[in-house]
Amino acid sequence: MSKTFGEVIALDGVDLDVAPGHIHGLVGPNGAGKTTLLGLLLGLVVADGGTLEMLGASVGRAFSVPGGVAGFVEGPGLYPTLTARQNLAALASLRSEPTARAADVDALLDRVGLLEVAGDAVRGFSLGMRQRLGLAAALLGEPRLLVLDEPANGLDPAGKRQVHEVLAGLAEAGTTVVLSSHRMDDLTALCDEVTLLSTGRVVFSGPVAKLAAESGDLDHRLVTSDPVGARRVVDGTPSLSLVPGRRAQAPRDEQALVVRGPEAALDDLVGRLVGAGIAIRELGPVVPLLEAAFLALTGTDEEAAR
Ligand SMILES: Nc1ncnc2c1ncn2[C@@H]1O[C@H](COP(=O)(O)OP(=O)(O)OP(=O)(O)O)[C@@H](O)[C@H]1O
Repeated sequence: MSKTFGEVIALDGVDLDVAPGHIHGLVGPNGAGKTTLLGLLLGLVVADGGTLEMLGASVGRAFSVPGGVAGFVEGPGLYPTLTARQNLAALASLRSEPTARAADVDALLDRVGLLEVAGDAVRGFSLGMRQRLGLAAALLGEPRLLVLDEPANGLDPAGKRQVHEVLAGLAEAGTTVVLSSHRMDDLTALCDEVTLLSTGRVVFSGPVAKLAAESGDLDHRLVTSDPVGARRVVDGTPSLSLVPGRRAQAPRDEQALVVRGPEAALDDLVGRLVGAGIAIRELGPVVPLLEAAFLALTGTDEEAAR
């Protein structure tokens, strides 16, 4: 699918294939096209080119989607002066949803952890509470495809776990979920597959584990009892190099070296350091594996290194 806004190519021949009952994550730098793609799935954006099939139905060039699709982009649309409970009841009746009964509304609020504040006006809600209410609103019609833009945005760890549980439960029951996130750890915890977008193009699509395997040689932070000696040992280890000028993760840590090379060379290095009587205090990736893959594939690696 393709979509341009004037001169800006938001989506450039993007191919997205999501299996029923799967949780699929969209990830990419700011402006990569994630929201535009989610907007297409929700019928808020119309593609310029390509074809879109959802829940077995073909979607034409119109602001519409098949029944059974729900979600939100750029934060849920809520009525600030109404309570959480009134918001869900109002949305249910507007959409003529079958689950408009008060008991169903309260069950949904309970599911997303908002039952205690069901009688409070949404105007006083935090970002995380709004996100959770948005999720509850999307679940009113028991969707078969749920489309969520940054659903974990603004959530505290407990709220995040709750949302993760709700989404995992939905997927287990057969609902397909497509969501965007900037957080690789969230995607790892939640998604079966991810699509990595960069300036409107797919640079990776597949299981999260496969993404990690694409990261190639990783920069590792090395802290030892003898930085000068360790530097010599690194220089003498085949396939390994010191990364000059690259800052290690912890600031003010002058003793840390950053080394780059394949896993086998790092294993070799450990043996050599021990053989030279140098104690290894720390050896680990400068950035987590998935984040490194993200940075490498989206071309933001050098930027992150500065
Ligand atoms: N309605 C619009 N009018 C003009 N340009 C737009 C519009 N919507 C999106 N764009 C442009 O399309 C590109 C993709 O934007 P999009 O919001 O889809 O990215 P994103 O990956 O969701 O970014 P973010 O992570 O910042 O939310 C950007 O260059 C953006 O400026």
